[in-house]
Amino acid sequence: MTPGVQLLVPIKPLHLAKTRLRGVSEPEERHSELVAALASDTVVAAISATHAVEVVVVTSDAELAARFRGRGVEVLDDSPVAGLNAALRYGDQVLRRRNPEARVGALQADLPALRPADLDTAISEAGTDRAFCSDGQGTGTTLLLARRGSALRPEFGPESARAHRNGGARELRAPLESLRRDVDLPADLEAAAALGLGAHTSTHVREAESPESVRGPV
Ligand SMILES: Nc1nc2c(ncn2[C@@H]2O[C@H](COP(=O)(O)OP(=O)(O)OP(=O)(O)O)[C@@H](O)[C@H]2O)c(=O)[nH]1
Ligand SMILES: C=C(OP(=O)(O)O)C(=O)O
Repeated sequence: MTPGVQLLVPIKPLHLAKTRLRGVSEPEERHSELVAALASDTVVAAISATHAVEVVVVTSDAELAARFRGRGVEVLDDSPVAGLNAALRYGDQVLRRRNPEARVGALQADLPALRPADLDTAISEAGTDRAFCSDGQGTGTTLLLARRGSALRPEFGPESARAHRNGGARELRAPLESLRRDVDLPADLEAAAALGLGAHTSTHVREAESPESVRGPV
C-alpha cells in the first residue's frame, strides 16, 4: 500500500515572486494575481490527489494566507526573509512534531497544469523511498518526498535535481508531464497551457487576452 504524504507547498510573497514572469501580466496587481493563480491551481490539484493526505501552504504573505485559509487550506506562516529551504525545514518540523511518523513532501507552487493522477503516480512510484521528481529540463525539482519519520532535507535552488540525487533521493522515472511542467518563464506558461491549465490560471490568461471578459476566481 502506498503511504500517504503530507505535502508542503511553499509560496513566496506575491510582490517578490516569479520575477522571470514579469511582463506577462501587467500592471503589478495582475502579476500578483497570476502568481496566486498558479499556486491556487497547484494546491487544488494536490488536494485532489488520493495519496496527498494533507496539503499545507507555507508562506509569509498575509494576503495569500488569508485566501488559502478562506478556502479551508492550512497555512503555516514563515519568516519573510528566511528563503525557500528554510520555509520547508520549518514546515517539516511542524508536521513531524505533530506526527513523528509523518511522510513529508515538498511540492513547488508553480504547477498550474498539475493533474492529481500524476501526483498519485509519483507518490506510488516512490513507494517508501526518499525520492524526487525533476522538472522538464532535468535540473530542477518539482517534488521531493522524505522517508516516513525522516527529515525532508530540502536542497531546492539551482541544480537541485543533482543535489537531491547526491543526497540519496531516488529520481522518479514515470513521464509525469504535468508534474514536471513548472512555470518560470513566459514560454513555460504556453507549454503548461498546451497540457491544460487549471481553472484559476486559465481564467487569468483568458482575461489577459480579452480584458472585458468576466473576472473569475483567483
Ligand atoms: N515560502 C517560501 N516560498 C518560496 C520562497 N522562495 C521561493 N519560494 C517558492 O518556491 C517555489 C520555487 O521558486 P521559484 O520557481 O524559484 O520561484 P520564484 O523565486 O518566485 O521565481 P523567480 O523570481 O522567477 O526566480 C515557488 O513555489 C515559490 O513560490 C520563500 O522565500 N519562501
Ligand atoms: C527552486 C527551484 O525551482 P526553479 O528551478 O523553478 O527556480 C528548484 O527547481 O529547485
